Amino acid sequence: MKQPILIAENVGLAIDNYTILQDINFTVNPGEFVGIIGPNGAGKSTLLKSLRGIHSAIGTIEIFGENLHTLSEKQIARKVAYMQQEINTGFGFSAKQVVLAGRYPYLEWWQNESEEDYAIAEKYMKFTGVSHLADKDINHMSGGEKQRVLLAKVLTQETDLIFLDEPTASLDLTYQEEIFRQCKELCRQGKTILIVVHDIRLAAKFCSRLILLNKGNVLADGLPEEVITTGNLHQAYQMNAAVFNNYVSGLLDIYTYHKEDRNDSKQRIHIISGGGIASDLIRKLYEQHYKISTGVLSTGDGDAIVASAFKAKVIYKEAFAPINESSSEENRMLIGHANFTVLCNIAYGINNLMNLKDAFIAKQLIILEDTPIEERDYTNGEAKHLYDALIRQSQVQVMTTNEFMHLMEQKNGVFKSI
Ligand SMILES: Nc1ncnc2c1ncn2[C@@H]1O[C@H](COP(=O)(O)OP(=O)(O)OP(=O)(O)O)[C@@H](O)[C@H]1O
Repeated sequence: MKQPILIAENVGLAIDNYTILQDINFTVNPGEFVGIIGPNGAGKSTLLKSLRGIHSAIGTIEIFGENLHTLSEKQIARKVAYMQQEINTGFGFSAKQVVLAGRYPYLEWWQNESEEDYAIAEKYMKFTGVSHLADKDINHMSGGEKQRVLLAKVLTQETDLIFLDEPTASLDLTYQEEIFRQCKELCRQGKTILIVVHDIRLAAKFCSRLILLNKGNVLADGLPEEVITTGNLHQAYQMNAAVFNNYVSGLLDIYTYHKEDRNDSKQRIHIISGGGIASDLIRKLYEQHYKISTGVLSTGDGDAIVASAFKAKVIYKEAFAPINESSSEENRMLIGHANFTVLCNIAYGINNLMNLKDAFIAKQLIILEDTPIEERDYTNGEAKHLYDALIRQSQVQVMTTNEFMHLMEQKNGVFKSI
């Protein structure tokens, strides 16, 4: 079994009687790429500084099996490289000189850098894409260039444990990804990296593990999908967010929204749709906190993907197969429980005709009609026959999708108005 490279036990820190960190407990194993996330002021930078020995935290911190407090500054610098958030690089130093400073923990005061030190510095300048800036004054560089030079310096320290405090803060999109990709590669080679990061998607995409800090405590610690949850995001960031697997990228994604206080929220809405026609509608209803169910939808249908992303109940059928009796029964049960059912402007074939039959039992039915039924009927008139009968029911209100969306945007919503 791997020995932990870093252990934090009951770590806490107060400055001027103000508690910044408390009861922090975790261990990090070699090769882990740990993203430290959390809202502004959560204590992320202070935690890294404490783990690096810059702040004297209470509790126990062990690196490579040794108590941090027993190690000298130089001993720590040979074990941990640390890139802090705000760095004063001094005046008149070239990028190469700054990067070479990463070798100081290995040099005595009378020694100059060796050929090997230069080769190591050049290797990491190449790695972070700043070789061409070697002779340029660091203070004459852009924020992004400077950050990549400082990352090269940290890597030049050649430690197995690396702490990075927002190293991608002023980088453009390409370099943000590039730095994360390089870090992941370094971890694959055996290094261990703790990185403070604000971009949750980036962290979830690249980090093997996330630690979510909130008000100086660890709120969650685990795999990205265990840490990035609707509940955790709400607790830490007071953010309304749906967390889902992005269908296109296959990656964990977040959709944030503003919660409106509406007096018709919490009602049950059942949506009969298909072919991705109701994605916008499902998202808007979710934002307004309705309890949504959908059905009967083919597996892989765009509406089913959106509905499951927004935690709606979905009744499925096999793609290209008719709705079977058990799916239809479940559909009718949800329609029966719903305060309102919305029948979208879908086309009908023999595979989904049962949806139209099921709609008859709705207590309140809103039919969205953008195109005449004749143009959507692929059942030789059977769908039109049912649809015409349905429309005559007293519990039915017909409107276009646009009219419905417009009504929903109004303060009291459409569901009070019928
Ligand atoms: N030296 C200090 N003296 C007093 N308070 C401090 C000190 N350093 C940090 N703090 C306070 O501790 C809290 C946590 O700060 P920290 O910089 O660790 O947060 P953070 O999670 O890194 O925030 P951000 O995302 O904004 O960078 C903040 O309220 C900050 O004001």
